[in-house]
Amino acid sequence: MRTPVNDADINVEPYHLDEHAPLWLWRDALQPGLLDGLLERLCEQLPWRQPTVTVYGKRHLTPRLTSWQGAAGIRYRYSGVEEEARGWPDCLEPVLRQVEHLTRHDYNSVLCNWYRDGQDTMGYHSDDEPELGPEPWIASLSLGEPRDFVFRPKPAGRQCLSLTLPHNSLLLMSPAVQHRYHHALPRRAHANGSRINLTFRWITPRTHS
Ligand SMILES: O=C(O)CCC(=O)C(=O)O
Ligand SMILES: [Fe+2]
Repeated sequence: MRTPVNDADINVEPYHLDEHAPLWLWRDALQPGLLDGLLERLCEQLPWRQPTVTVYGKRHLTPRLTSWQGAAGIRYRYSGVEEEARGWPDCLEPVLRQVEHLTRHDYNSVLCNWYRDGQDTMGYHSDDEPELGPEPWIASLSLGEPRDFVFRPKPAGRQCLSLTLPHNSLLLMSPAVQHRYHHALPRRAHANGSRINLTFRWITPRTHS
Protein backbone atom coordinates (compact mmCIF):
# COMPACT_ATOMS: atom_id res chain seq x y z
CA MET A 1 0.00 0.00 0.00
CA ARG A 2 1.30 3.44 -0.92
CA THR A 3 1.57 5.25 2.41
CA PRO A 4 0.07 8.70 2.15
CA VAL A 5 2.15 10.07 4.97
CA ASN A 6 5.08 12.27 4.22
CA ASP A 7 7.95 11.40 6.62
CA ALA A 8 8.60 15.09 7.11
CA ASP A 9 5.00 15.68 8.23
CA ILE A 10 5.29 15.67 12.01
CA ASN A 11 1.70 16.84 12.46
CA VAL A 12 0.06 13.54 11.60
CA GLU A 13 -0.98 10.94 14.21
CA PRO A 14 -1.25 7.32 12.99
CA TYR A 15 -3.93 4.92 14.34
CA HIS A 16 -4.73 1.29 13.50
CA LEU A 17 -8.00 -0.64 13.66
CA ASP A 18 -5.83 -3.69 12.91
CA GLU A 19 -2.40 -4.00 11.36
CA HIS A 20 -3.81 -3.71 7.83
CA ALA A 21 -6.36 -0.97 8.51
CA PRO A 22 -4.53 2.28 9.28
CA LEU A 23 -5.94 5.76 9.69
CA TRP A 24 -4.18 9.09 10.11
CA LEU A 25 -5.30 12.24 11.92
CA TRP A 26 -3.97 15.72 11.23
CA ARG A 27 -4.76 18.50 13.68
CA ASP A 28 -4.73 22.10 12.39
CA ALA A 29 -5.22 20.82 8.86
CA LEU A 30 -6.13 24.14 7.21
CA GLN A 31 -3.98 27.26 7.47
CA PRO A 32 -5.65 30.26 9.21
CA GLY A 33 -6.24 32.06 5.91
CA LEU A 34 -8.24 29.11 4.57
CA LEU A 35 -10.03 28.41 7.81
CA ASP A 36 -11.21 31.92 8.70
CA GLY A 37 -14.97 32.16 8.14
CA LEU A 38 -15.07 28.83 6.27
CA LEU A 39 -17.76 27.21 8.45
CA GLU A 40 -20.03 30.25 8.01
CA ARG A 41 -19.42 30.36 4.24
CA LEU A 42 -20.27 26.66 3.89
CA CYS A 43 -23.47 27.12 5.90
CA GLU A 44 -24.54 30.10 3.78
CA GLN A 45 -23.29 29.20 0.32
CA LEU A 46 -23.90 25.46 -0.11
CA PRO A 47 -27.36 24.21 -1.08
CA TRP A 48 -28.31 22.07 1.94
CA ARG A 49 -31.03 19.44 1.92
CA GLN A 50 -32.53 17.05 4.42
CA PRO A 51 -33.56 13.86 2.58
CA THR A 52 -36.20 11.49 3.96
CA VAL A 53 -35.36 7.84 4.55
CA THR A 54 -37.77 4.95 5.04
CA VAL A 55 -37.01 2.70 8.03
CA TYR A 56 -39.36 -0.26 8.69
CA GLY A 57 -41.96 1.36 6.42
CA LYS A 58 -41.90 4.74 8.23
CA ARG A 59 -40.56 7.90 6.62
CA HIS A 60 -38.07 9.99 8.63
CA LEU A 61 -36.02 13.08 7.90
CA THR A 62 -32.29 12.24 8.04
CA PRO A 63 -30.92 13.62 11.34
CA ARG A 64 -28.51 16.08 9.63
CA LEU A 65 -28.33 18.31 6.55
CA THR A 66 -26.43 17.21 3.47
CA SER A 67 -24.88 18.69 0.33
CA TRP A 68 -23.13 16.81 -2.51
CA GLN A 69 -20.41 18.80 -4.32
CA GLY A 70 -17.55 18.11 -6.71
CA ALA A 71 -16.38 18.09 -10.31
CA ALA A 72 -19.19 18.63 -12.84
CA GLY A 73 -21.09 15.46 -13.70
CA ILE A 74 -19.88 13.28 -10.81
CA ARG A 75 -22.90 11.43 -9.45
CA TYR A 76 -23.52 9.74 -6.12
CA ARG A 77 -26.45 7.97 -4.44
CA TYR A 78 -26.89 8.43 -0.71
CA SER A 79 -29.84 8.33 1.68
CA GLY A 80 -32.02 7.25 -1.24
CA VAL A 81 -31.28 10.30 -3.45
CA GLU A 82 -29.07 10.52 -6.49
CA GLU A 83 -27.26 13.81 -7.00
CA GLU A 84 -25.00 15.18 -9.69
CA ALA A 85 -22.24 17.67 -8.84
CA ARG A 86 -22.06 20.90 -10.87
CA GLY A 87 -18.39 21.87 -10.41
CA TRP A 88 -16.37 22.75 -7.32
CA PRO A 89 -17.79 25.81 -5.51
CA ASP A 90 -15.27 28.61 -4.87
CA CYS A 91 -15.47 28.04 -1.10
CA LEU A 92 -14.38 24.38 -1.45
CA GLU A 93 -11.72 24.41 -4.16
CA PRO A 94 -8.79 25.66 -1.99
CA VAL A 95 -9.87 23.26 0.77
CA LEU A 96 -9.73 20.36 -1.71
CA ARG A 97 -6.17 21.35 -2.70
CA GLN A 98 -4.97 21.36 0.91
CA VAL A 99 -6.67 18.01 1.66
CA GLU A 100 -5.05 16.50 -1.45
CA HIS A 101 -1.69 17.98 -0.47
CA LEU A 102 -1.75 16.54 3.08
CA THR A 103 -3.17 13.11 2.20
CA ARG A 104 -1.35 12.64 -1.13
CA HIS A 105 -4.52 11.33 -2.77
CA ASP A 106 -6.87 12.91 -5.33
CA TYR A 107 -10.61 13.45 -4.86
CA ASN A 108 -13.31 14.50 -7.33
CA SER A 109 -16.22 14.97 -4.95
CA VAL A 110 -17.21 15.64 -1.37
CA LEU A 111 -20.21 14.71 0.76
CA CYS A 112 -20.88 17.58 3.17
CA ASN A 113 -22.78 16.87 6.37
CA TRP A 114 -24.03 19.57 8.74
CA TYR A 115 -24.81 18.38 12.29
CA ARG A 116 -26.80 21.29 13.76
CA ASP A 117 -26.24 20.11 17.36
CA GLY A 118 -25.54 16.95 19.38
CA GLN A 119 -28.91 15.46 18.40
CA ASP A 120 -27.84 15.22 14.76
CA THR A 121 -26.06 11.95 13.98
CA MET A 122 -24.94 9.43 11.39
CA GLY A 123 -25.57 5.71 11.96
CA TYR A 124 -23.12 2.84 11.41
CA HIS A 125 -22.18 2.37 7.75
CA SER A 126 -19.11 2.03 5.52
CA ASP A 127 -18.23 4.02 2.42
CA ASP A 128 -17.55 1.20 -0.01
CA GLU A 129 -20.20 1.53 -2.71
CA PRO A 130 -19.12 0.18 -6.12
CA GLU A 131 -18.68 3.69 -7.57
CA LEU A 132 -15.94 4.33 -4.98
CA GLY A 133 -13.90 1.55 -6.62
CA PRO A 134 -12.02 -1.33 -4.95
CA GLU A 135 -9.68 0.96 -2.97
CA PRO A 136 -11.73 3.76 -1.41
CA TRP A 137 -9.52 6.34 0.31
CA ILE A 138 -11.77 8.74 2.25
CA ALA A 139 -10.49 12.02 3.73
CA SER A 140 -12.76 13.56 6.36
CA LEU A 141 -12.34 17.21 7.40
CA SER A 142 -14.14 18.36 10.56
CA LEU A 143 -15.08 21.96 11.37
CA GLY A 144 -16.85 23.30 14.45
CA GLU A 145 -18.09 21.35 17.49
CA PRO A 146 -15.80 18.40 18.40
CA ARG A 147 -17.65 15.07 18.07
CA ASP A 148 -16.80 11.43 18.74
CA PHE A 149 -16.34 9.20 15.69
CA VAL A 150 -16.55 5.46 16.40
CA PHE A 151 -15.63 2.22 14.63
CA ARG A 152 -16.71 -1.41 14.94
CA PRO A 153 -15.80 -4.54 12.93
CA LYS A 154 -18.28 -5.76 10.31
CA PRO A 155 -20.86 -7.14 10.39
CA ALA A 156 -21.87 -5.91 13.87
CA GLY A 157 -18.93 -6.25 16.30
CA ARG A 158 -18.33 -4.15 19.39
CA GLN A 159 -16.98 -0.63 19.21
CA CYS A 160 -13.18 -0.89 18.90
CA LEU A 161 -12.06 2.75 18.55
CA SER A 162 -13.48 6.16 19.38
CA LEU A 163 -11.70 9.30 18.14
CA THR A 164 -12.79 12.80 19.12
CA LEU A 165 -12.52 14.83 15.93
CA PRO A 166 -11.73 18.44 16.84
CA HIS A 167 -12.27 21.61 14.83
CA ASN A 168 -9.93 21.78 11.82
CA SER A 169 -8.88 18.12 11.94
CA LEU A 170 -8.47 15.82 8.96
CA LEU A 171 -8.90 12.04 9.20
CA LEU A 172 -7.68 9.84 6.35
CA MET A 173 -9.13 6.31 6.25
CA SER A 174 -7.37 3.57 4.25
CA PRO A 175 -9.47 1.22 2.06
CA ALA A 176 -9.40 -1.62 4.63
CA VAL A 177 -11.19 0.66 7.11
CA GLN A 178 -14.19 0.65 4.73
CA HIS A 179 -13.84 -3.03 3.78
CA ARG A 180 -13.70 -4.43 7.28
CA TYR A 181 -15.27 -1.85 9.64
CA HIS A 182 -18.33 0.32 10.05
CA HIS A 183 -18.12 3.88 11.39
CA ALA A 184 -20.69 6.20 12.96
CA LEU A 185 -21.13 9.61 14.57
CA PRO A 186 -23.25 8.98 17.70
CA ARG A 187 -25.71 11.40 19.29
CA ARG A 188 -24.13 13.47 22.07
CA ALA A 189 -26.60 15.28 24.34
CA HIS A 190 -23.95 17.68 25.70
CA ALA A 191 -22.76 18.87 22.28
CA ASN A 192 -24.53 22.18 21.62
CA GLY A 193 -22.53 23.61 18.74
CA SER A 194 -22.84 23.07 15.05
CA ARG A 195 -20.39 20.89 13.11
CA ILE A 196 -19.72 20.49 9.40
CA ASN A 197 -17.88 17.44 8.14
CA LEU A 198 -16.58 17.10 4.58
CA THR A 199 -15.77 13.58 3.32
CA PHE A 200 -13.66 13.86 0.17
CA ARG A 201 -14.00 10.88 -2.18
CA TRP A 202 -12.90 9.65 -5.60
CA ILE A 203 -15.92 8.45 -7.58
CA THR A 204 -15.22 6.52 -10.77
CA PRO A 205 -16.68 8.77 -13.47
CA ARG A 206 -19.43 7.03 -15.50
CA THR A 207 -18.74 6.53 -19.16
CA HIS A 208 -22.47 6.11 -19.87
CA SER A 209 -25.66 6.48 -17.82
O1 LIG B 1 -19.45 13.30 10.12
C1 LIG B 1 -18.51 12.50 10.11
O2 LIG B 1 -17.49 12.65 10.78
C2 LIG B 1 -18.62 11.24 9.27
C3 LIG B 1 -19.36 11.37 7.99
C4 LIG B 1 -19.37 10.08 7.24
O3 LIG B 1 -19.08 9.03 7.73
C5 LIG B 1 -19.74 10.12 5.81
O4 LIG B 1 -20.03 11.20 5.26
O5 LIG B 1 -19.75 9.05 5.20
FE1 LIG C 1 -18.88 7.48 6.24
